[in-house]
Amino acid sequence: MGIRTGAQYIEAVKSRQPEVWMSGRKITNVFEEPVFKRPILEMANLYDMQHDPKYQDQITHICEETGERVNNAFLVPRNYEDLQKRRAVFEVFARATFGLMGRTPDFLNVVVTSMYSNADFLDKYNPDWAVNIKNYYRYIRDNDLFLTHAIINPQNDRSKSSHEQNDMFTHLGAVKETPEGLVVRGAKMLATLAPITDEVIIYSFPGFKPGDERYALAFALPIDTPGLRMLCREPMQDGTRPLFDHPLASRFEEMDAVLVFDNVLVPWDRVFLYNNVEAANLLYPKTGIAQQPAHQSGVRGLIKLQFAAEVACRVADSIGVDVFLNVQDQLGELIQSVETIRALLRVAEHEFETLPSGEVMPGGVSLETIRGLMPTVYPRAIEVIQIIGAGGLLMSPTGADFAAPEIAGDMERYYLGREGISAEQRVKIFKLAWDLCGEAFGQRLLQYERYYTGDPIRKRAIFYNQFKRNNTFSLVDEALNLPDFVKDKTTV
Ligand SMILES: Cc1cc2nc3c(=O)[nH]c(=O)nc-3n(C[C@H](O)[C@H](O)[C@H](O)COP(=O)(O)OP(=O)(O)OC[C@H]3O[C@@H](n4cnc5c(N)ncnc54)[C@H](O)[C@@H]3O)c2cc1C
Ligand SMILES: O=C(O)Cc1ccc(O)c(O)c1
Repeated sequence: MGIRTGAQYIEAVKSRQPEVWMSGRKITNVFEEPVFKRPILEMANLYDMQHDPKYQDQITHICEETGERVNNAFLVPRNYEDLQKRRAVFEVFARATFGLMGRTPDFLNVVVTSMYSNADFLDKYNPDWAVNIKNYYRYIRDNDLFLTHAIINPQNDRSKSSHEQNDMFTHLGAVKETPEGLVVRGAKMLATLAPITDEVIIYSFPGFKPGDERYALAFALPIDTPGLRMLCREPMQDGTRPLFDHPLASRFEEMDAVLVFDNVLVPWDRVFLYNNVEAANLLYPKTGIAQQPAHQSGVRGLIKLQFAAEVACRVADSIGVDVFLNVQDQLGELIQSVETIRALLRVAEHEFETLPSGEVMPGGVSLETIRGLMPTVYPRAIEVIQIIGAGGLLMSPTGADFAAPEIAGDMERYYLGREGISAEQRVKIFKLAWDLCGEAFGQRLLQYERYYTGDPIRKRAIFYNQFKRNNTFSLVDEALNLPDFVKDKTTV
């Protein structure tokens, strides 16, 4: 089949009945649920962009294996030009969502592509696992599927490993093997967008200890598999608030859900790793599933940061405060942060790494530097919006106020911006700003930037330790080996 349309994606959502719980209710119709409807339409728009002549050649290609047109997220990059083809889809999808939706389909499609192209790693442990991931890659590529993933255990007692928790099946683990497959039970903490996806893939960050064998798992399942329950977090909007008042929060909320597996059968051909602590701990470093999707995260993060910086600039301009030195300093700082991330991405793409198989990956040091900086620079951009917007952020009227004839004059007079900025223009800019910096929606966006790829503190520590292994800090040696000044002088 190849690339899907938005209508085909919506049809797939409508055809299923996954078990989704939200606010104490079992959701019977995911598509018609107001909280999900607009995000589903945003996703459908991305699928339609693949068919739009304006984007098609940039974000899709003809698959060599099938002759069908598929998304560039499924391309195994072999050179700089391929990395640019992948970047194009990350950028087009991120621009369409202002970088506010982190887990658009391209993200996990890149993860699975990377597992597929590095399947030799799995083959060494169990040839079936390699065959399974290769078939799964072809299945999601050729049907253009949308995946969610869950890699983290529930936050019960982080001081203990999985097998040391009070209940053996709080953390997702294998219960038993059957001729048909593996039965699994327990939970994974967080799967973004899960209710509106087609499939879920499970794998884990490294950190398994001996004794954790039953938890060392990787597999994928349709999202409506019997026994799989999704427990949504409290929604941040009710799906009915006017787009005028919440232009971002009402469109781009990504629901997050805990996934509960209640004795779920995973067919053997969907098992990619099982009962092997060593393989589970090496999965990330050996299959590129951190580095390849970090390209997507970097591009998306850049667009999101750029958007926040632009909102800050437009807020300042709309009320004439960008004539002040302190405001210029803050806005200049944000623009420099955007430029830093933009430059790092370019370096990552130009200084790509080549694997023995010929696959290339954007440079890991630059990508990890982006990862390390975003949890500081994105919250700072949000803080600057709060500081510059000040009290005005709290004082926006609603679209309904503009429509009420008795107070229309007040609207035009008291909400006016600097010369040339109408009341409606000013209020609309402030509403973008409030969704980003005040709404619960905006707080989630901030928390996402901190934690979407694990704990930034431990990530930076891993980065340092890897850097130390690959670098000798030789400049210091050169300095230490300079001729001694005093001795030198006495010899002269
Ligand atoms: C909005 C959002 C969306 C997300 N989407 C997804 C998704 O779709 N799929 C997915 O799988 N995950 C997703 N994540 C989850 C993300 O992977 C985790 O939140 C992240 O790995 C951090 O883990 P945690 O939240 O359990 O924090 P914890 O690991 O519990 O950390 C809590 C605190 O304790 C400290 N800490 C904990 N353990 C240690 C330790 N061993 N050493 C030192 N300090 C420690 C940390 O520094 C941190 O400050 C998402 C997260 C967010 C916020
Ligand atoms: O964007 C990144 O930094 C890489 C990343 C994040 C989360 C994941 O689950 C994953 O496999 C890879």
